[in-house]
Amino acid sequence: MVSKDSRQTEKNHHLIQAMRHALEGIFDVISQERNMRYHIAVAMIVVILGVILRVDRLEWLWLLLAILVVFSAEFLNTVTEAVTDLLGEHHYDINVKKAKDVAAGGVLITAIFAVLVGLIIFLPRIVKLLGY
Ligand SMILES: Nc1ncnc2c1ncn2[C@@H]1O[C@H](COP(=O)(O)OP(=O)(O)OP(=O)(O)O)[C@@H](O)[C@H]1O
Repeated sequence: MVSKDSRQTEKNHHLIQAMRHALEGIFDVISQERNMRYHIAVAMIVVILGVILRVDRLEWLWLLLAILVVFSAEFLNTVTEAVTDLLGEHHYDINVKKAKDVAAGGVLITAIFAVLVGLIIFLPRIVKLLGY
């Protein structure tokens, strides 16, 4: 998404402008990062499962937290890629490798956390539903 003031380099002048840029950032991550679209698809499946399997209020908080940390890590990963590509998109740089690998590691850790939360909440219900 390219706004009228997409070449702005000074600070935002008002809240609406700041919000618009924040929304542009969200739209960019969703439209340009395939992994973000996977995360959104999984989050939607989790929410549908949560409704079908009637998870309770506390479990919803854990599920929403898990979704939020994965999304946040993917946003930071995207920031890291954009900034490091400024330094060395077309040539090998050990610091670019480190930054990208660490950011990707952060996404992996949060994804593992989310899978564990999902298993802890959904597995007992699914096992019960299957009659074991
Ligand atoms: N300029 C570079 N210098 C050194 N290593 C790089 C560089 N660019 C990429 N790499 C290495 O290649 C890996 C993949 O880079 P890439 O930019 O595709 O990140 P990615 O996390 O796979 O991207 P995406 O999240 O979009 O799938 C990085 O984790 C890093 O190890």
